[in-house]
Amino acid sequence: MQENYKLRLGGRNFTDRMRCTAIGGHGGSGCVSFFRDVFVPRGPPNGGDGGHGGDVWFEVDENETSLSCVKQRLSARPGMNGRGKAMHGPRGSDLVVRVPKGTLVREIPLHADLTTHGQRVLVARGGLGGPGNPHFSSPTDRQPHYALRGLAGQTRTLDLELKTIADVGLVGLPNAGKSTFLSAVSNAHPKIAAYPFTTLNPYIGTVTFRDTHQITVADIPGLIPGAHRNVGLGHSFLRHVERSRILVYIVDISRPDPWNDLRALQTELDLYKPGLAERPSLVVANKADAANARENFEKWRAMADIPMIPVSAKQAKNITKVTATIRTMLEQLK
Ligand SMILES: Nc1nc2c(ncn2[C@@H]2O[C@H](COP(=O)(O)OP(=O)(O)OP(=O)(O)O)[C@@H](O)[C@H]2O)c(=O)[nH]1
Ligand SMILES: [Mg+2]
Repeated sequence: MQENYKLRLGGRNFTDRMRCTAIGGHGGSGCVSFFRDVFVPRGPPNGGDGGHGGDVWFEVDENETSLSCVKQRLSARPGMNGRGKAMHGPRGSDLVVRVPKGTLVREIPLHADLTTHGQRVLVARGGLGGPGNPHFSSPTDRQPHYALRGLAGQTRTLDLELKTIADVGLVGLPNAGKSTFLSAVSNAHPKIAAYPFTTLNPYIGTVTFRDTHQITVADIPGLIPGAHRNVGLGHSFLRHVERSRILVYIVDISRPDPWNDLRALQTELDLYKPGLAERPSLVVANKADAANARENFEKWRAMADIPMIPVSAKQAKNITKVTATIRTMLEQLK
């Protein structure tokens, strides 16, 4: 029952794909005005220029994890009109939108991959401000009675997609203990429960080693056979482990024939993106504290061709062995 409810809710407060419109600020208009003083009835033109409209930027903020904070309409401020006495209109202020690391911004022909903290991309330029009438003064016309209007800013419709960037991606069947593992190794406190599809949104934890070295680990919803046909939560959330350098399969070793579970997971990964299952990987044989775990593990290890580590995530047993192995693997990849 609870499972159905959560499935229907579908992780509403988490957004990893969206479309938005970025609109640069309108440029301010140039001004027509003339210098006036006693005894100077026909002074030179002195209308100020309009200010340029503000630009719209995207900037990576590593503290953001979802696109839900991005508004659908993103408008920068307009530039002010020029005024008399050569007063130029101020430039409209820019709009800087903070987006999570791993955001892809697409619009033909724009394609930006925002992957590092502080990285910026200009998505909509503000309109130019109109020049004031002094620009049109010439020997034949010292009193131009015209100036130019400011131009409209750019408007662009953008497709945003978040593909989380973490060093390690956790992949497993529902209930295998992925979230329990993440909370045992990292600072994260994901929701853990004994029913499938507890995790609905990707979640990132940071593992801090004693020498302050850090690695990031992404926990995603459970994957089930047929996910590519949209069974369970589907497999679109695999985009959040697509960019991980290492895959860690969390397998419940107390289940009958756990090696079949691994094969099912690898099949789904390959159906999502061919070659994904060839990523450097490791099996965490979880629930090693359970009854028939030892027997299963020995049987599997005899035929396995992938590194395996028995672990009890719940009792935090053998956890440091896994984190140390992951760290060595990552260092070898560099
Ligand atoms: N006995 C035992 N139980 C465990 C262990 N690790 C996790 N569990 C239990 O397994 C259940 C599922 O754990 P979760 O961490 O929520 O599993 P998950 O893989 O994140 O599940 P989803 O988010 O639904 O895909 C919980 O009841 C945990 O207490 C373990 O090492 N030993
Ligand atoms: Mg979970």
